[in-house]
Amino acid sequence: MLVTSPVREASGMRQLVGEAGLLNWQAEFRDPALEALFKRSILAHHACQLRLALCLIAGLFLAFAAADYSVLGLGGDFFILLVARLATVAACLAVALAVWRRPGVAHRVLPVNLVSLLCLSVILMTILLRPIHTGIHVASLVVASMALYLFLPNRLPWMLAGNAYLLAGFLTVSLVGSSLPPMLVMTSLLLLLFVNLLGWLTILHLKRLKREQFALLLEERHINRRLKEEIRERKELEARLRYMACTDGLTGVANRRHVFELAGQELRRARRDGTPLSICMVDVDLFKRLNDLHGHAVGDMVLTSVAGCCRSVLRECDILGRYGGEEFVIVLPLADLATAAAVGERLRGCAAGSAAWRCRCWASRPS
Ligand SMILES: Nc1nc2c(ncn2[C@@H]2O[C@H](COP(=O)(O)OP(=O)(O)OP(=O)(O)O)[C@@H](O)[C@H]2O)c(=O)[nH]1
Repeated sequence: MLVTSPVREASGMRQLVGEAGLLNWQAEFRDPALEALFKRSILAHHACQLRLALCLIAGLFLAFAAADYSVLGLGGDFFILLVARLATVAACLAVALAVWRRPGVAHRVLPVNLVSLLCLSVILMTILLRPIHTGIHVASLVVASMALYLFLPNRLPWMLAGNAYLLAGFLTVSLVGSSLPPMLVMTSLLLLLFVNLLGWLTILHLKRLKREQFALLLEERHINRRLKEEIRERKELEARLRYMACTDGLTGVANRRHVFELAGQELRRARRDGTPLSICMVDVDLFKRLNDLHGHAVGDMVLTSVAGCCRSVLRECDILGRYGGEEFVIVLPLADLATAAAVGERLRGCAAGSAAWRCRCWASRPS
């Protein structure tokens, strides 16, 4: 039998994940069923995280309306931006509410992507309408980029698409809509590319760690289940062995060794308590002839039947065992000689009745 230690198996799993054998380029499990299981296991946490993020983003978008006002005053551009901001806030809160009611929405592609697209578009719109605050715009793009990586960790292709949209939008808005110096645009783009690289690597690392942990957890659960199964099987085997070691295979009563053990205990108890104890020997007469005449199979049947008779006339606390061959021993705690004689008589009657019944069955058999 091959014995593997749980620790070795767990470290084997860790190694497997470490070699990226289980993970694809998105640091997700190659096995779709395993990936789906992992996503189900983190759904509640992910939904909570997304809800918080959406509320935070809604608050930030609303707060930055004050900055719009301070730069643009109460002009047309301000109102255009305000409407865009309010629409974004409403979308964020609507999706947060939907996620709160049904956490499964957090893993749906459309709602979260639509909100992301709206947020990114409003940021780009702000750059277009307030072109003078380049530093703030670049900072807000960096924050938006990181937010995409952090809050949408399980949709890497969409995250990349969102960031590509942000970079392309920034480039277009900077070159077409505003008069930013090309050097500044280039530097900002480089910065954003670096932020993307950083975000990408960080998220890959995080995803990998989480899945590694999950794989180990699964492996540990599997090993625990197997250990429990093994313990149960061993206990069953032990019980079977104990039964076999104490029981006579033919009649099911205690075997000679076990009946001596039990009788010894009862004898000591009777001596200690000063109570009577009787021991009866049961011997089937002419058993050898019965065997010779009818065969051992019939002899076995008779022995089983005698054991059944003994059981039927004894109390729960009495001890019955097979002494050997066609001899049985009965230990009767708290029984004096008269009681033992009565039990013996009952047993003889039962055995005679049973034998007569069997003979009748035998005689009425079709030949
Ligand atoms: N069928 C069967 N026979 C057994 C078993 N164990 C022992 N025997 C047989 O039981 C017989 C016992 O013979 P004896 O000790 O002479 O017993 P008996 O023929 O009843 O003689 P008495 O006790 O003097 O009347 C032997 O023939 C054994 O082979 C068993 O498990 N099954």
